[in-house]
Amino acid sequence: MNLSHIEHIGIAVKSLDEAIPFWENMLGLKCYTIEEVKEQKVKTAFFQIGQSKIELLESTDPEGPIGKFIEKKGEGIHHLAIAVKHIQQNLTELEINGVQLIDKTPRKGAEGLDIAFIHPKATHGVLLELCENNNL
Ligand SMILES: C[C@H](C(=O)O)C(=O)SCCNC(=O)CCNC(=O)[C@H](O)C(C)(C)COP(=O)(O)OP(=O)(O)OC[C@H]1O[C@@H](n2cnc3c(N)ncnc32)[C@H](O)[C@@H]1OP(=O)(O)O
Ligand SMILES: [Co+2]
Repeated sequence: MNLSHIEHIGIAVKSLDEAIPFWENMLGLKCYTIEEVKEQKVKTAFFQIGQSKIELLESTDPEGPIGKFIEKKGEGIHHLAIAVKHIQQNLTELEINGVQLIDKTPRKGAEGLDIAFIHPKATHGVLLELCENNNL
């Protein structure tokens, strides 16, 4: 596995409009992009913080993963994303080692990154997202 750094922390929020002011006005961060990712039924807002990012996620569909998460657990940390090189190699290695994958092949995530999720059951309770960044 070639993990590079924490790409972002995904935080589920009911409303980006309500959550963004806290991160900007109280913490002094700057939301540099808002992007809808239709396949994931989310609208995302990103803030750079050092080498990592904060990703706020608002559901665009009650049946989507974020809608379901908030319904069950409320707002809060949803996933941890790690930047990797050669995402498919990493997924194949994990699968060979019997790790339960949500995505056996990557999907398109925000900012044009190839992403794949590892099931929380395999990670002792953390939804893990791999994000490919071959510029590492
Ligand atoms: C685009 C952007 C990007 O970065 O590019 C994104 O991040 S998109 C981010 C949004 N997209 C995603 O999250 C896609 C991947 N997520 C999924 O496929 C699904 O949400 C899932 C498989 C994690 C959970 O599916 P589900 O809601 O139908 O299943 P359940 O609700 O029954 O949950 C099954 C078990 O996983 C646990 N569980 C569910 N969600 C989480 C979570 N976020 N973190 C930790 N544990 C979790 C539940 O507590 C339950 O445990 P127990 O059985 O013990 O109660
Ligand atoms: Co994410």
